[in-house]
Amino acid sequence: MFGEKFKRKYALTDQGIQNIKKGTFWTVVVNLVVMMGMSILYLMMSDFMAVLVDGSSLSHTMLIITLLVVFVFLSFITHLQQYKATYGLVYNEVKATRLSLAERLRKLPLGYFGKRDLADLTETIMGDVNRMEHVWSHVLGYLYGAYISTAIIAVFLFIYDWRLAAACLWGVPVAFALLFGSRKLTVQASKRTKSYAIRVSDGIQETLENIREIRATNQEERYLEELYQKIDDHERVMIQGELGTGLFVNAASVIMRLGVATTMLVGTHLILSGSIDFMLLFLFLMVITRIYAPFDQSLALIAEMFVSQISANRMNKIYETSLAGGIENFEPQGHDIVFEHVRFAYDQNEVLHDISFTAKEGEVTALVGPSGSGKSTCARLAARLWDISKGTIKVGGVDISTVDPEILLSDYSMVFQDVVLFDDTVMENIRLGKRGATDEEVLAAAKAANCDEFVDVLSQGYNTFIGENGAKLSGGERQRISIARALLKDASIILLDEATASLDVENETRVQEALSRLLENKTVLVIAHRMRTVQSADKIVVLENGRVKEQGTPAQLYAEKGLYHHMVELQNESSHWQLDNE
Ligand SMILES: Nc1ncnc2c1ncn2[C@@H]1O[C@H](COP(=O)(O)OP(=O)(O)OP(=O)(O)O)[C@@H](O)[C@H]1O
Repeated sequence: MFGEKFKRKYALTDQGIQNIKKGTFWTVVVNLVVMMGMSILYLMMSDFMAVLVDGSSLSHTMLIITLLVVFVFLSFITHLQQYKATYGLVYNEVKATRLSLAERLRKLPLGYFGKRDLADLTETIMGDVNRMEHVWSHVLGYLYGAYISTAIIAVFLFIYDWRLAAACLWGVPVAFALLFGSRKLTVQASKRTKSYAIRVSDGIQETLENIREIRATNQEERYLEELYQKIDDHERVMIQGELGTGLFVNAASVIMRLGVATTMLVGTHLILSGSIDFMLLFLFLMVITRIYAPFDQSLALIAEMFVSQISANRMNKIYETSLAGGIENFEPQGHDIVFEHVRFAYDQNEVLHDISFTAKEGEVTALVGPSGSGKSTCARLAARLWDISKGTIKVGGVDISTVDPEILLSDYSMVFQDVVLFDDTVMENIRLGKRGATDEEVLAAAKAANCDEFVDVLSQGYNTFIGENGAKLSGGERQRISIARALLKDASIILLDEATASLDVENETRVQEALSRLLENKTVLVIAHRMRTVQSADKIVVLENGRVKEQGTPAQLYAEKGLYHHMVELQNESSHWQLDNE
């Protein structure tokens, strides 16, 4: 019952399965103990009836009192155990699941994040796990426990009197048949609600992310209108879905309770025909008041169990996406980066075709080419941020697709256009470059990257919080923090993507000095749009439409009068034009 299929179906961990088993066990025990209470009541009633009918004295007083004490004790213990096994343990399961999802996401290749939007992933870690938590704690143990205890009680009832047992229990399978029959509709309604909920989260996220542009272009009203429309749509489909589900759940509950009426009818008939005595009907009526109770709680949430399938599938998708794994003992011979016939596609769209070049250790290799030619993609592939479709990329003779990405990245420093900063102090943002770096090391790197100048005027210097993604800093300041990080890390391979784009001329010169110290004896792959930045490179690889068009030293390429020459000339012209207009 609780095998691999069950585990996958409800996205449980191994520990989670054990918890559900425990919850089911204690639910069965609780339900049987409740039935024990019914039996004591029956015994008491039999005694009273004997007194009333025969005038005899109470014969089981001591036994009843003893049983009542045992019942109260057992009831307390078993309910406590049931609570611990269903609610208590599940909170640990929620924590373990969120952590394992987050850990899995951490190890997934970056390409995965390009395919799924962030609101959707957040919804899985928060919303889907929440929904599963309800199912794990409120439904599974209770429902499976109710199935088993009802089956056990049913056997006894059928042994006592099969006619009354059938009259009492027929509603249970019919109610469940109705619910399971409506499963498809419930799941469809929930899928619809979920997709509308994600549209709302997307809308909110997009509005918040683009608030500056929205205000600058006076589009607030239009954006808000669209957002309100999405919220209204979500509310509408949610109400429709809940109405439909509620209808089936209530109908099932009513059908189950019709068992009380049929038991009375059949029981009265049997008493009148002399087949049974009143006390047997009384026993069945007492049992019936309790037999539906275990289903009640799970029935209200059974729709949630059906739709939990969607959440479980979304969680399983994350678990089942293959990781970018690899060996952990990365021991390259030097740090030459060699691209051999590399092909790469984002989804199905191939953007790099048969790329081959070498970026030598101790040299600066510049990737140049028109916008969209594939420079950034090449740099990212060199660090295995994505896996390539064909060919090989080697670092020091080792195929990087065989190396664990985390281990590989410890040999890289990256300064990309899109600097990622955290809502922490300047000091801690730089320290990210090297775990455990001392304050002195951080300050030295910061100084070399020209951070001192702007940090000195911040209210708390290096201990100033810089806001979400460095919102309180200018583009140039953000880049200098990123350069300081790279300086601190001092890795063997440096990837620079327009590293100095947002710096003013004076700053740029000083950062270039710092960079040239950093770049000494390293393998450097630099992407720069400005020809001036790359003219001092040792080697230039010119890309066009995802292919290598030319490669060689700046002087060689300039002399060849090809694309590189053309780009240098174009930039010279535009800078003359700028100077003329100043
Ligand atoms: N995450 C992505 N998903 C899909 N396509 C992408 C993605 N990133 C880039 N591309 C596409 O891949 C091609 C190469 O892009 P890339 O960013 O590598 O070019 P680039 O030469 O660095 O451009 P630029 O100089 O404008 O930054 C382009 O056609 C671009 O549209």
